[in-house]
Amino acid sequence: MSNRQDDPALNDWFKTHGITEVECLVSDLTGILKGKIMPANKYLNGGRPRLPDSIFIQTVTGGYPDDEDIRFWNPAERDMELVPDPRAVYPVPWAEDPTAQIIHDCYYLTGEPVELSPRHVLKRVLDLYEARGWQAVVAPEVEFYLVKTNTDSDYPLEPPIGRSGRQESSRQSFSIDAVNEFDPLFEEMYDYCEAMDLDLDTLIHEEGAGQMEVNFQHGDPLMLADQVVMFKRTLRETALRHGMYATFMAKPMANEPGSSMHIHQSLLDIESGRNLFAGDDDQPSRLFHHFLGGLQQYLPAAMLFFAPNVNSYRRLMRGESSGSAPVNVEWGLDNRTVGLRVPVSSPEGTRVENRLAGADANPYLVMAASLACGYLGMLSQIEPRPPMVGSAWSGGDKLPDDIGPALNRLHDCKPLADLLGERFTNSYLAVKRAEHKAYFQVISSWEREHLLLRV
Ligand SMILES: NC(=O)CC[C@H](N)C(=O)O
Repeated sequence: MSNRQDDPALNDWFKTHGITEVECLVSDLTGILKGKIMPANKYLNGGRPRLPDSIFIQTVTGGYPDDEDIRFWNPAERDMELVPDPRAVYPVPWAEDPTAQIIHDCYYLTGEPVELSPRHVLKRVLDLYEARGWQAVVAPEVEFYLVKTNTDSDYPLEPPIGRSGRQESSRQSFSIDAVNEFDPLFEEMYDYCEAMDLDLDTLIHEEGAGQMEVNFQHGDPLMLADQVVMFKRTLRETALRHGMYATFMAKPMANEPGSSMHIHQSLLDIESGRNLFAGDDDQPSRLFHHFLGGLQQYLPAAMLFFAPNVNSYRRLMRGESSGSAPVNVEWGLDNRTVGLRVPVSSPEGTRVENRLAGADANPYLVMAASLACGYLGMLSQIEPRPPMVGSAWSGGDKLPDDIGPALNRLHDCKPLADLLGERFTNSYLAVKRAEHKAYFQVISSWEREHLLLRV
């Protein structure tokens, strides 16, 4: 465990930025940031923030799973200590008092890491790569919607009003002027991201009304998962300051496409820095094919990490408003109708884009699960099916199309549970089962409309 008092760099950074307060952050299983605020001087003088480990098994509704196993192993909450990662220290650019936001790892007071922490799960997978001399590289792309503020959950969301005073009424795919409608918001977003050193690459208007996408520069998965959670927080805050909501729901509006979190993945040899997915003769390597084979075999079982909410599966339904959301795990060269797109690139740029995840997913778990599936493929030398040419919408190996089947698939996949951690996987399943149950207990207006007086 690192000792903050021995970290002169952190002390210096606090001094340079005149930090007076610290937000100590941890992502829970659902991707929600939990944490504590502390005075900076107390933090630097050995004040070690603590939280109970039960924060990890909270559902998005704030409740806990009614699950015997979880009650059994967690009869009382265990305290854990939050240890900062010096690579995940950011200023809070919108705070009035100079404030730091720091992502932490969690350790029990006895010293062992808390295996329920999604950041720990990703580190666990990355360690397996490192042990083989491999460094995984990722580049996330995150879509989101700007919408009018809305405090009535029974009322559908509406596209936002831009600088011109007009509401985005139809899809403005790729229109620069439509992005400019929100210039003041995006300028502030870029300023904040720059202050935080978030490596944003491009911003583009996506297919939906008020839907945008940002791309991140490629790099280390742990750092990029940190950046995605920080970005989501930053954008939500920026939008609020401009009188709008930014939402990362997978399918916020029935008649508009959903929002994804695509992850480009490649593999470096740690020693030489060479891309191991590039083979001889300008062809992708055997290892690349085995990585693809692993994704094809295991992604359906890992779907609960890519589509973690009931709402996530609405994004993946075929139809008018589905945009280019994938419905299978076929692969193809520059083919956007498959779950696994291999972009056209130079040999050094050989990579696969996993297009399954929604923007609502937890980036630590998306990266951990995707890399775990590829790892299993490389270990067992799994051959992928032949690539798809042309539209794959109606064919291919189907993915779970609802949260119930996704829960069952993960529950039945021992190799993934072994890789990600058994206690973690069981807790994740329990949390997601509890959310599914809570959702199922709500009687919707659709049911009242169509069933009340008819059946
Ligand atoms: N840029 C795209 O390919 C669109 C992706 C689509 N919005 C999805 O949800 O998957």
